[in-house]
Amino acid sequence: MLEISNLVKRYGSDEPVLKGLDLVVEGNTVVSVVGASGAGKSTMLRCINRLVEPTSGSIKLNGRELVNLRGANLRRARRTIGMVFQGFNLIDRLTVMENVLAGRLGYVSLYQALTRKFPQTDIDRAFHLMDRVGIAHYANKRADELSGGERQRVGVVRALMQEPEILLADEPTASLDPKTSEQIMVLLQSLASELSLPVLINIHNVSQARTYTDRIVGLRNGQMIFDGTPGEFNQEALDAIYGGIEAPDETGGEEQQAVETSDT
Ligand SMILES: Nc1ncnc2c1ncn2[C@@H]1O[C@H](COP(=O)(O)OP(=O)(O)OP(=O)(O)O)[C@@H](O)[C@H]1O
Repeated sequence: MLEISNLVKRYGSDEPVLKGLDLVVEGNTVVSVVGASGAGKSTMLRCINRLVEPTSGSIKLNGRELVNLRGANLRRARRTIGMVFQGFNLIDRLTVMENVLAGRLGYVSLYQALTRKFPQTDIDRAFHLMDRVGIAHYANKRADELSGGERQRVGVVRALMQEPEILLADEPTASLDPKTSEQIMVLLQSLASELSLPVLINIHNVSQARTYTDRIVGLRNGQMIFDGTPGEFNQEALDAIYGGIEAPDETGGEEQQAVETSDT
């Protein structure tokens, strides 16, 4: 279970970007986080895995406080948090298998990592997961020979190799075509349920959030102004989250479509 309470993030002396967020995510729920550009979605996700240092507040994962962890304790905590990125963050010149095994770097010794002597159990797990997401036959291909959707599957498997207690995805479908995006959303949804994993997804595509996630959290100016099911995510919620804000070009159409269909 993820428990965020009164999370505040201020960059320098600017106005806080997150203004006292509270959020609890339990079990295998898939939660989407929506909001206009600059609302604080990435900052929230990055506070959870401590890529961004929270200014104050508490973030607990399965009862363990993540804020203020340092050194080895922080590294141990980080490996329980899987992260999937918009740009995949793969190492292009390495094979799919090598990229996937990078998910085990927090668990093996430096010697094992440098000599690429991963335990057989890691390799078995890698094949099992690659098979599950349909990329096992690409194990020895270079990462840069794959399509965007295949690359994102590698990113998902790498995150799962960590045996995470939660999966965070920052715009995981924003670089993909609509059909591939939907396949990745379906994949995240089914993995959450198969692995009993809570998944938190930052997403601009409101219609995908409504279709593929169990719960939608809406941020505006660093405050949570909506928290409900896709069925509850109506015109009023959309107006509250996006009203008076120009939608980004690449998603405006989708958001408009969601506005138009929200009451149907
Ligand atoms: N490292 C940083 N230093 C200073 N300000 C930052 C930094 N990172 C983000 N911000 C500011 O924090 C605010 C929230 O940014 P954030 O990236 O969290 O929003 P977002 O909702 O994820 O936006 P987007 O959908 O465009 O990714 C923005 O005003 C941004 O300029």
